[in-house]
Amino acid sequence: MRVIVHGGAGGAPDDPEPRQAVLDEAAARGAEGATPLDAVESAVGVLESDPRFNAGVGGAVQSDGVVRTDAGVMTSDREVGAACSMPGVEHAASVARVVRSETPHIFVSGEHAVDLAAEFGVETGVDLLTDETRERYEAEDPTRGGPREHLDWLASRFGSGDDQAGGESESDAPDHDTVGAVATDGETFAAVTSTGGRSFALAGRVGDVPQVGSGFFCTEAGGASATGAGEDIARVTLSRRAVRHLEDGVGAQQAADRAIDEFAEITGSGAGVIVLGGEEAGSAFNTDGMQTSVVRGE
Ligand SMILES: NC(=O)C[C@H](N)C(=O)O
Repeated sequence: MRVIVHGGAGGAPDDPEPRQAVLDEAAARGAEGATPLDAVESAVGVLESDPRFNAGVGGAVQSDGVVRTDAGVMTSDREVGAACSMPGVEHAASVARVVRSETPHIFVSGEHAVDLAAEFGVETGVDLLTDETRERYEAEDPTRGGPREHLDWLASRFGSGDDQAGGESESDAPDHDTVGAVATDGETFAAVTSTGGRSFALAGRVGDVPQVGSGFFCTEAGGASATGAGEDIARVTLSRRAVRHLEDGVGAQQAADRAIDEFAEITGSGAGVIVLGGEEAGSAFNTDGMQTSVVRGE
C-alpha cells in the first residue's frame, strides 16, 4: 500500500516535530490497511484523535462554541460518501465511509449523520473541545444572539489572514490543520479529507471538505485531498482540478503544482493539496506550511 497524508495547509506550526511524528504514524498505520479505503480511514483516524490537528478532537469552534466535523471519502470506482455538521463525532471519516458503503446516498448532514454514525457503531457524544479551543473561544467574547449577531461577531474574527484566507482578521485562531490521506494498492485508489472546518465560522457553516471535487476526489487515475480556505477551494473544485491533471497524463507532483497555481491565480487565496497517481505522490501549497508524510509500501 502506498499512502500520503497531510496535516493541513496554513501558518507554519509552532511544533512541527511532534506533528510530523503523528503524521508519520498515521501514514504507517494506513499502509497496514487491507484496501485503499481501509488505509485512508485508519490513517486519518490517527489524526482525528490527535488534538494538534483540526479534525475530530481539537477541531475548530464555530460561532456558537460548538465543534462540528465534516469529512468526505471517494474511491476510484467513483463511489462517494460524505457527512457534515456533526457535533460530538470524532471520526467523521468513518461516518463518510458509512454513507458511501451503507446508504444509497453520497452526503448526509447534521443530526441525521450523527444518528447514522451511532447506528453503525461510530462513537458519538465525544467532547471535541480541548482546553485550548475552549479558552480561545471564551476569550473572543462570544455572542449569545441569533444569526445576525453571530455574523457581526465573526466579521472580524473569521479567517486568519496570515494563515490562508488573505482577509484581515483580528483573531489568531488557526484555520489550518485539516487532515487528509490518499492511498493505492497499485490497482485502486481512495482519498479522504476530515476537518472541524474554520475557526469562528457561522454555526452550521460547511466548507469544501465534504464536497466531492472540492475537498477530495478520486478516479482510476488517482486521488487528491485538499486543505486551506474552504470557501475558495470550493469555488475552484481544487481536488477535481488536481485529478484532472493526472487524467491528462501529468505526474502527481506536477498535477499538485498546477492545481495550486490555478487556485492561487483564480482566488488569490491559500490552500494545499496532496495527490497520488499511478507512479508517484506529490504535494503543493501556497501557504506558509503544510506537513505531509508518505509511505511507499509494497
Ligand atoms: N483548514 C482547512 O483546511 C479548513 C477546511 N478546508 C474548511 O474550510 O473547512
